[in-house]
Amino acid sequence: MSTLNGNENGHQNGNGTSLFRAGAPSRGAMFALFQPPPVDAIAVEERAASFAKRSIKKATKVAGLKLSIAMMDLTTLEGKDTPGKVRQMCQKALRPLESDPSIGSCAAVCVYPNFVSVAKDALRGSGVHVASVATAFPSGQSPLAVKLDDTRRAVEFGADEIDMVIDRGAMLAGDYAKVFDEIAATKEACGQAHLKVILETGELGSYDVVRKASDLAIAAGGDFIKTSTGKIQPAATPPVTLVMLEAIRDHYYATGRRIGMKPAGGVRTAKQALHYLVLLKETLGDAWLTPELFRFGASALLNDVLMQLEKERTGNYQASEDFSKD
Ligand SMILES: O=C[C@H](O)COP(=O)(O)O
Repeated sequence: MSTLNGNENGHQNGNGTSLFRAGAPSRGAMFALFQPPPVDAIAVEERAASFAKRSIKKATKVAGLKLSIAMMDLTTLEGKDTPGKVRQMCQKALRPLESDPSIGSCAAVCVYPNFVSVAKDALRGSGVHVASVATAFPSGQSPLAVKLDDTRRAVEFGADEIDMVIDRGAMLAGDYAKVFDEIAATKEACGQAHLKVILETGELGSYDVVRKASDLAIAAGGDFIKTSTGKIQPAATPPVTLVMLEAIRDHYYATGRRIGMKPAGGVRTAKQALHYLVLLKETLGDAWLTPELFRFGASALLNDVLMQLEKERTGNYQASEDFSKD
């Protein structure tokens, strides 16, 4: 259990100074004492599965598919990424289907910090945001000063949104104050950029820890909570997303503040995307059915959504080669 004194915990910001007044309990240390409600795993899994069984009318399906494009953070996070690949992806995010201008842009592209300025140039004036992973993504296993520097640089390069990773080792060891204080420091380093906090739920081991990490990320200042990096399996799943949405709902009831949600990793089909939208609507209501509050983090979802939209329009499936690469 962490001490109530933040300075005794030794949690510091990137400048090496304590984040908190001497002698004052850190918010992170106080948060460590808070116990979220236990999660009933069977009930969560049954409820999440029940949303997949809903039948959706054609008009609603088409609207849902277009909304999922508008909510998409089109992502490339590979060691082999190049400026050319990022520019191509930006064109795809701007105009997903050349032949159909009625299909609007994605919400954002998500890239490594090295490609933020390339993406910013390609998207200038479009309203499509540039999100960048930072904080030593995907492991987060670097000193806090390095992670904060990573964040500040991505913002300087032009990132509108920062996707940070939490310290899963600290989370699992019960050092909640450390996790909290790192998120709070990263939020400060973001300045005007929005902060998405990646929990990497596939490493957290139980829904109870996912719930605790969700509450912690929200309390520490995250604008969004995000399931996964896409580098660890399992990544986003409907039950994990439901647990996180319930944390967002409870926070909204308690404070009136709306936090966003981003399932990411392994969301590849239009059917999955619609399932997530039903889960979202049923848990948080229509107010969250907006890119301001919900995103899909996905590298390969867009073409399947476009294929389904073409099928709804023409009655026929197009070959996947008919669509440019995501
Ligand atoms: O943040 C987004 C994820 O990295 C994308 O994962 P994915 O390649 O499984 O779609």
